[in-house]
Amino acid sequence: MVYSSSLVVSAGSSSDSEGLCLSEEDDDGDEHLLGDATSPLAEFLSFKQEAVGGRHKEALHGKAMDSPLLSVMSHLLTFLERYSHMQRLQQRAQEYRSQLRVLETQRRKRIKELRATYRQKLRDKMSVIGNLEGVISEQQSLLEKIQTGGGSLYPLYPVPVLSPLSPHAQGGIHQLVESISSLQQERNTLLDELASLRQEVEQRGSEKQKLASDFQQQIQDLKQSIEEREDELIRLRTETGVTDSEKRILHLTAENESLKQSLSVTQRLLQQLSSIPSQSNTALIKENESLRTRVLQLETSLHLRAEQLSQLERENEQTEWRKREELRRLDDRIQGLQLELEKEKGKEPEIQYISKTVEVESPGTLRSLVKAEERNKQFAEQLSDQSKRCSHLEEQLRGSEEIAAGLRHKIVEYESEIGKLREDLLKEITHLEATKDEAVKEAAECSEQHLDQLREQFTGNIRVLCRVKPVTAEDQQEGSHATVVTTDLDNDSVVTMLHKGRDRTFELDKVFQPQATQEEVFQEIESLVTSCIDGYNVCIFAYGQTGSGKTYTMEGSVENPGINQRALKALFSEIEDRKGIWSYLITVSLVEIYNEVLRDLLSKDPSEKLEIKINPDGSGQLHVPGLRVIEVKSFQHIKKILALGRRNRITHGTKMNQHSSRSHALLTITVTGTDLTSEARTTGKLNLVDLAGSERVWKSGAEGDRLKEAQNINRSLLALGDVIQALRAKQTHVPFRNSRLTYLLQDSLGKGNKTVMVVQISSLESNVGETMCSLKFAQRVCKVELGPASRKIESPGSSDFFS
Ligand SMILES: Nc1ncnc2c1ncn2[C@@H]1O[C@H](COP(=O)(O)OP(=O)(O)OP(=O)(O)O)[C@@H](O)[C@H]1O
Repeated sequence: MVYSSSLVVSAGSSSDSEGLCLSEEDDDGDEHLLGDATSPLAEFLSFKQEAVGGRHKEALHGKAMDSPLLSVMSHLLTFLERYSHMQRLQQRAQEYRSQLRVLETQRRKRIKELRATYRQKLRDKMSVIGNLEGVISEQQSLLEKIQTGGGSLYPLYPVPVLSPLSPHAQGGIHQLVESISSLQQERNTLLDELASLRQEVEQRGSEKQKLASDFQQQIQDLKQSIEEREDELIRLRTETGVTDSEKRILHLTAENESLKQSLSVTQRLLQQLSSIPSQSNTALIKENESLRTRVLQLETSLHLRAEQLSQLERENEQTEWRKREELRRLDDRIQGLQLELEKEKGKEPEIQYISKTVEVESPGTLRSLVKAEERNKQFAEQLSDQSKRCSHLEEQLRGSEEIAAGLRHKIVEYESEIGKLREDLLKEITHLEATKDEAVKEAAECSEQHLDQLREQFTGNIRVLCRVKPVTAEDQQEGSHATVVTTDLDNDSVVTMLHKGRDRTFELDKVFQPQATQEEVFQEIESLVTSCIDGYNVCIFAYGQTGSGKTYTMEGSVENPGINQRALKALFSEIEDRKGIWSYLITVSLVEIYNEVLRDLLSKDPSEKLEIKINPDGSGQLHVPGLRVIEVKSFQHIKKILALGRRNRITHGTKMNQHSSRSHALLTITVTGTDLTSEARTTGKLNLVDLAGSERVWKSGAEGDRLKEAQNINRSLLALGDVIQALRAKQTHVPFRNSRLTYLLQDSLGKGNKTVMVVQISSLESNVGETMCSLKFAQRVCKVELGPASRKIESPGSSDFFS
């Protein structure tokens, strides 16, 4: 018993101790405090109280104070503080880990989305490639056919043929091949990117594993550190060997053990977390919560222990002070006794008797002196022991501090590593996102480009050309000839008109200058016209107000013929080129629609009304019973036929145009080709339509029959507009039957046909309203898509012959 008797605890300090919590579970239970006899701390405190009662008695025995306990306590306090700090750091690490997990989840989600987008893009591209490959294989089979000499489409060319396909078709195939190879390259690039993404994901996984093993290592270190502390405590316990101190140390050891267990629980949880990456976020969050709660509990417990220890420290300080006081008193007493002894020694014996008395008294004093010296020696030894212990504990403390510093350093390193990893991860994610966005954008742009090209190559949009009528001598005679329409020499697809004080610009497929010749206009549509030889249906119609030049463009004059004559001339020229390989039959019919009545302009009796019916052959094609279809033998022949038609066409004078044609004129040229080798047949139809004037009724100043004419014209043009509108909206029902005109044009305006509309406009200011209407109509038509042009070709023996 070294120091128990020296514990002096005041009533106040004792009651202060009552506020201490004894275990983790006693956070709120005040009633469990001092009264809980089973608690080690309660035992300790009750021991102290007992010690208060017997302190004087103990003091008399002169028991030495025990400063090592103080050091142990202080040492423990420091350790617990550090441990608590370490716990906080661990908590922060846990938070970082959860943040990392969230980021990782987000990144995975993002990668998943990107993959899905890529897969969709790839699927789209694959389907485009599939389409293209189909077209190529079709082209290639045709090419092979031509090269092997069997089933040539162009039998008029001598064999061997160096370039059996037209340059346009070859260019198309070349473009297609290039498109496919670029698409395939793109697909490969995307696949590479996907592979690299997978690699990155794997790399992230291994990094995460590494991080987890680092955490494990950290925990292992902490565990080791705790074990060291434990050993230290055992050693201290052995050194002190005091019963109450032992109790206290045992208690602290038990606490330490519980902390250790908590740590191992945390460690196990961390292991679980790292070994089950696919665990749901909710479970992880729950576990995080429970861990956080556990850490909080441990923190509270540690805080209480710290308070308890500080209380003990205070008590120890008091005890130490009292011991010092006692020691000082003993020293004073020894000194007093020594002085007294010296004084006695210094006295001369006055008489023999007195000397004897001194001799009698001297042994007692000497004994006292010896006793005092012995005690003094004991105290000195005890002091030297204490100093040794102190220095030993100081060394231990230094060692602990070093370990703690090492741990702190490790934690800092670990935190910075986490921060760095997080930054790297964020950078990586940003970089990946940027790369993916760029790739997706590029892919989208590329797809758009290809789609545009394909659309251009394979769809039969209605092409809209605009021809501006020059100001003629007639116009100048009529008065004001101010113009409001301007064209752009550098951009042949825009036309601008001044309307109500502001410029309105329209973008069409082609705008002809007023001075454009008939030849220039025809060149623009020549390839389309001749494509009907290969089995395509083509429709060219002129639209515009009265006097804007529709008839001029379609028919022209004898000296300067228009599209009709030039088209037939071009057809005959092309047929001539294919002579000997293909044989062709060209037939024409010419009708007019006047007041919704269909008449045959080539008939001997043009007043006879004709009806439009479905062909009884079951082909579903339209059929006009009684219509005269003339086989054209030569170009000269067609000239005569057209002249007959022109004569029969009803013309009436109006305010707007002295020789206005008030009807729609439809010239239909049917070209049937037969391959002389394979006997395959193609049928193409070329419809050339000169529409009646589109001016508004009020402006034409029409009355009576003229008013009825104008109304019918407007009605049929309105029906044409409705048909175009329906085609544009891709409606399943297109109202072709709403007028004779649209009904007749059904097989030329519908899906799979090639259509050109020449919008005729006047540049005169006086016609500004009509010009505006015509251009608006043209702009609407421009957006109509008829789908890929289809060709009418039949193998020999097929009964589905296009008539
Ligand atoms: N590009 C042009 N160059 C020279 N003269 C032209 C041109 N376009 C039209 N004209 C002349 O303008 C006049 C009216 O032209 P045209 O008869 O072709 O008009 P239109 O639109 O067919 O009229 P309508 O609807 O009444 O039949 C004619 O005398 C024609 O020669």
